[in-house]
Formats: sequence, C-alpha cells, structure tokens
Amino acid sequence: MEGGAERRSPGLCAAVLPAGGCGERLGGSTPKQFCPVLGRPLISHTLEAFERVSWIQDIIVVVALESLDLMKAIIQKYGHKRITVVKAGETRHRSIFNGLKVFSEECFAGTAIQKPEVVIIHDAVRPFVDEDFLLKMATSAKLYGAAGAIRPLVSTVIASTSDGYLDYSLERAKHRASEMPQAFQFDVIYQAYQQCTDYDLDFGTECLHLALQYSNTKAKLIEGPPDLWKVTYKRDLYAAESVIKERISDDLCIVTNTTEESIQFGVLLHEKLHLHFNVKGVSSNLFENHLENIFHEKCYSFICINVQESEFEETHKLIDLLQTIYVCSSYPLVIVSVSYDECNSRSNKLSKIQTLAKDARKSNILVYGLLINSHKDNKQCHCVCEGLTAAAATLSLSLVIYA
Ligand SMILES: Nc1ccn([C@@H]2O[C@H](COP(=O)(O)OP(=O)(O)OP(=O)(O)O)[C@@H](O)[C@H]2O)c(=O)n1
Ligand SMILES: O=P(O)(O)OC[C@@H](O)[C@@H](O)[C@@H](O)CO
Repeated sequence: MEGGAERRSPGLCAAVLPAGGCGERLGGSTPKQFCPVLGRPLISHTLEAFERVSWIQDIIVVVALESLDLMKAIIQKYGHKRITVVKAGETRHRSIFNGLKVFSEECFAGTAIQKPEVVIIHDAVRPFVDEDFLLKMATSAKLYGAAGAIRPLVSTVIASTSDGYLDYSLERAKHRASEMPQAFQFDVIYQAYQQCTDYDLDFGTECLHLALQYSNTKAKLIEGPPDLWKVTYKRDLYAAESVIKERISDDLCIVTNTTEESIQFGVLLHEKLHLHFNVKGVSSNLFENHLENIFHEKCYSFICINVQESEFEETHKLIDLLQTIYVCSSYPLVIVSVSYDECNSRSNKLSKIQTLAKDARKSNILVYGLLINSHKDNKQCHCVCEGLTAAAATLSLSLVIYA
C-alpha cells in the first residue's frame, strides 16, 4: 500500500458495485457491464480501478442470476481479487440492498467478510474512478454519515405538465447532477434500505435520498472529476475506449539498471521526455519491488535501453517481468528496445531484435528496435530522444527507459 493512502485510510471500508442491469438503453444482447472496452469487459476496468485502492477490504459485485457464471469467469480470467459476487434484484436499489446484506449481522457472522465502517456504492458501469476521489468520499462519509459525487448540469432540468407542456424549469446554477461514487457510514445506508418502502426500492434512483429520508442524514456533496460519467448508451462505450487510450498513451516510466552511466542517462532522458509524457519515475533495477508499484500504476509503453555489451538481455528481462505482471492485458504493451549501433554487429542486432519481437508478440507485447550511435557523449541522449519522439509519434505510445 502506498504510504500516503495507508496514513489516510478511512478505516474499515468496502465497496458495493451494482451490476445487475440489462443495459436496455445501450441495446444489444449483452448487458453493458459485460461489453468489451478495448477487448476487456467494462466491469473488469471498474474492478481494476477499485483493486488499486488497497484500503478497500471487500468489493461486492451484484450481478443477475444469469450472469453469475460469466462474472466468475471474468474474475478468474483477469485475476481480480477481494471480490464477492452477490445476486442482483429486479431494480438497482434492490441490487444495492442485496449487496449491503452481505455485511449484515446474520450474513457476515462466520465469514471472512467484516462489516465495514464505511461503504462505497458505485455503479459498475462507471469505470473511471480514482483513489484520491474515493478517499475523499469515504473520509467525508465517515465524518458526515453520507457523501455524494456531483457534477455540473450540462442541460437545464425542466418539468412537463401531464399533457406535455413546460410546467417549470430549474435554475441550472443551483442544481447539480448526482453521480457515483457515493459513500455512507454503513449503518446509515443499511438502516435506510431496511426502512424504505417498496415504491422506493422499485422506482427510486437516489441512495442519498434514502439516507436523508430514512436515516435523517444529509449527504455532503463533493464535486467530482469529469470522468465519473455512467456508460448508458452505445456512444459511451466508444468514449470509454478513447479515455482509456488517452490515459495509457501519456504514461511513461523510466527505469535504468544500477550502472552510474545508465542511471545518469535515464535521468537525462527523464528531463528531455517529461515535457512530452507523464513520466512515472526512474527506478534503478528491474527487480526492485517499486517497479511493480510503478507498473501497478499501469504503464503500457516502454523504451528499453540495453547496455552496450549485452545481447538485449535487458529487453528480455523487461519482457519477462511484463509477462508476469500483465497477465491478461487487453491493450498491447509496447517496448522500443534501444541499443548501441556498432557497424560490425548491426545485422546481428537487428535479427536478434526481430526474433525477440516475434516471441513477445504472442503475449500482446509489441517490440521495436532503435539503434543509436555508440559514441559516449551527451549526444547519445539527444539521439535517443530524437529516435523516441519519432517512434512515439508513429506508435503514439509512451515509453519506459531501462538502460
Ligand atoms: N436491477 C438492476 C438494475 C441496474 N443495476 C446496475 O445499476 C447501475 C446503473 O444502472 P443503469 O445505468 O440504469 O443500468 P441498466 O439498468 O443496465 O441500464 P438500462 O436502464 O439502460 O437498462 C448499472 O451498473 C446496472 O448494472 C443493478 O445492479 N440492478
Ligand atoms: O437511473 P439509472 O439506474 O440509469 O442510473 C443510476 C443513476 O441514477 C445513479 O447512478 C446516479 O444518478 C446517482 O444516484
């Protein structure tokens, strides 16, 4: 767990992700939470976002009976952890209630699932949620009893008369769109669900309203980032793919090995490239565990600078490491393998990199070779940058340096 998050953890926290809908507005036979986004089910992206938050002990996913096996298969294929699957109800509120019941006295006694102090409720079809905002919501819920994410309205809200004419319109500046995640002290929201009416359960859409109405708890409203939107229509799936592509193509993690020359080269390159990429960090060895943390931050494009005398050993190591960490990456990982261009061994190097690339392709890792002239002055860095910028431009991908 990152030190910062551990210090700021809001105490025992769990998440309930309603995923029991049929996605009628999106159309098609597959419920939208199981539709692929960049080759991976939408719900898997959301689960991955929650799994990156180490202070959330349990993630309860609520799915329809007919999707239970599919959900379990997704959990297994993508190696999701801390997940409990629960059967959905006929409506979203009933599904959420089913998810909360897992923690109730009669349920959790004797199971590994502990009743949380704070529970986060988040639609499984909202894949873009980050740890900082979740922490803000959970901390506010712990303090105020309930917290809700809001976003400015894009369109004005109006009410119509029964015969279809304008009745009144709401002043847009005074109103907000209620989004997810929402967070609650567990007892506040559980009691609300226990006491609400069937009408609430069958026709309601707002958990914050239940907390106010039945637990007399006014939620703290917190404006969230723009990406909290819910996948509802087909276009939202395309938008989700674009957001993910944009996010992974900016990230760059610079890694060098322990030689002074390569660390210095990596730092130099960091200075050159950080204007073009969101550089994640410079590590000094592929095998120190902080690399896992950096990769855990999901970096997907890499440059591997091999020291002069090696036979692309560094690229081999990087590929091996990526294959273990990214068990089922549905978007390609890219490595630009940089090595020194010595005339007497150029053809040998090119054939070696081609073989490497061919093997790596089977694990959805794309490997490209970049030869730079070998004289050891700071032009080296300039050459690499020029080559990388050219490579990145064509590959529109970011890179990590491993020298
Ligand atoms: N009986 C239901 C209905 C909805 N949901 C979940 O609640 C979230 C938000 O609901 P919504 O966007 O309305 O999903 P659907 O009901 O699937 O969409 P539609 O209304 O278009 O059918 C989704 O993750 C959905 O799977 C649920 O868990 N149980
Ligand atoms: O109404 P739907 O079931 O489509 O989606 C649920 C949304 O209403 C809900 O997620 C937010 O408005 C916050 O309550």
